[in-house]
Amino acid sequence: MYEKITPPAAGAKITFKNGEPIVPDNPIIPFIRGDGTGIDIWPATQKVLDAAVAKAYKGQRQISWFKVYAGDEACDLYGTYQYLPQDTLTAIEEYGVAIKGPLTTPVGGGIRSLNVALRQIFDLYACVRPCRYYAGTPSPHKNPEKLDVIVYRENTEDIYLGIEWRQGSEIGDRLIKILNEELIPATPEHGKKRIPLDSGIGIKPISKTGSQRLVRRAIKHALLLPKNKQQVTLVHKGNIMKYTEGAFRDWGYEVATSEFRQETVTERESWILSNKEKNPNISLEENAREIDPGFDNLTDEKKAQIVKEVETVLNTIWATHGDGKWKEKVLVNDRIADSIFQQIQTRPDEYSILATMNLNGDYLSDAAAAIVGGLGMGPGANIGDSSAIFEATHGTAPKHAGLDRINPGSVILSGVMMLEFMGWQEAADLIKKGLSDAIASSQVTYDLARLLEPPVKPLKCSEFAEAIIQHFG
Ligand SMILES: NC(=O)C1=CN([C@@H]2O[C@H](COP(=O)(O)OP(=O)(O)OC[C@H]3O[C@@H](n4cnc5c(N)ncnc54)[C@H](OP(=O)(O)O)[C@@H]3O)[C@@H](O)[C@H]2O)C=CC1
Ligand SMILES: O=C(O)CCC(=O)C(=O)O
Ligand SMILES: [Mg+2]
Repeated sequence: MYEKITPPAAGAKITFKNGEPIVPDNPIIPFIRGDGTGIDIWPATQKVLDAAVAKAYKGQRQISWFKVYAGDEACDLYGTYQYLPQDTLTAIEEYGVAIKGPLTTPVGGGIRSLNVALRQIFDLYACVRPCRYYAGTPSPHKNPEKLDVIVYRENTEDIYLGIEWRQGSEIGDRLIKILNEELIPATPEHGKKRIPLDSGIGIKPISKTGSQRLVRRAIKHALLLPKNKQQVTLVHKGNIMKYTEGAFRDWGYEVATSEFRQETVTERESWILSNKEKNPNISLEENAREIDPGFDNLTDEKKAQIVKEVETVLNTIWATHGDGKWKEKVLVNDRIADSIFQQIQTRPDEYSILATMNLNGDYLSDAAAAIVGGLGMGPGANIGDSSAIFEATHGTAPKHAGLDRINPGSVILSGVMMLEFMGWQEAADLIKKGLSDAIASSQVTYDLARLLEPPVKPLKCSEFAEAIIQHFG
């Protein structure tokens, strides 16, 4: 079955039923060490995860690690350009849950991202990246503790599908010609627009299926959060990209108001309902004016549309959501992408789950991680219906590779997410406690040490892992 690797002799498979993992006490878990700083981070992570499981379950439970290869390490073992060997894919498919360090992707040319390939091959459609603050972590922000968000990033499509043509390539030029001479002129709304002839061309597909399964998962997650965090914000640039990002927003609302009608309220619905609660005799038109400040300047047709919207909301959900009942539901709202980057800084405590497409989610998860202490504190999970791969938000940070200095916190916290996904909460809690207490006592790696006032001597990557274990208690 495998060409160059052998699964551990002891251990059993994690299987999936209805999207949920069924976990034996001795699961075999494939891991990819990763390129660059993976060489430092992975051993630190494995040590912490093993120590937590041993302490929490006293030998009743244990992970059987299965080393699999990707990136530079894979080329060393399997040969030139063997960046993602079949052995690795077979192992992840077989064992269902895996964890990985970062893998290098060259800019401009060369191989396409192995990280993205893994997400697409296993249809890991939800990239879940929580950004929360651990007390004592230095941050460039005054109140980093106010940010507690989970970026829910669609993980398989958008421009990450990687369908693009280089400037000057034969097919790229043909495509531009067809677009300029046939398809754009056949679309009146595009008027006289033309694509510059010396363009590279990339395709941005955003599907209804892909958008809705992501939002569905985000809403289900929101339902498990404490009441004050039960909110999903659809993040999009739908004012500009109307039929991709704008459609994502509309499809998201459609999932909320059809599949989760009893559990959700949209922001506009909440305004309509609360206007009526404040003034039970408010007319439909007055209610419409309140929810749309520019109402009086709209065309009659637009005004009629908004009045109709108010009427429909009151007719369909007043009984189930009115009289304040909507306050108990998951609030679904939307924000334009550029605005959310300032909102998480200026109004961090107003947000919870940020559901968005691939590129926005990539940018947003680095930005949110920076607020709570940087990329050393940004964990993540790529989740599908029949497998999951856990990995940090950051990349290979090559200038720090092999120096035993990088912060392993984000891969360790990705391991915590993996333990929680497996239902091994006791081990996950031990690590969160150990990490919190280590940071609170200023035992931190260089990235956090440099921001602390007064400065402290940084721990090495391996020493930070030891400090976490010491603080298990
Ligand atoms: N999922 C994956 O495997 C990903 C892979 N990549 C790939 O990684 C490579 C390098 O990308 P690059 O743009 O440099 O981004 P990186 O995220 O690798 O690093 C950028 C900077 O972020 C900080 N940083 C990153 N990781 C940590 C950490 N664990 N602890 C503390 N600080 C950290 C460092 O800042 P400072 O030096 O200021 O301390 C580092 O120089 C590229 O090939 C890219 O494609 C990128 C993202 C995700
Ligand atoms: O795959 C890569 O090299 C980069 C991916 C990335 O930045 C991410 O997933 O956050
Ligand atoms: Mg990224």
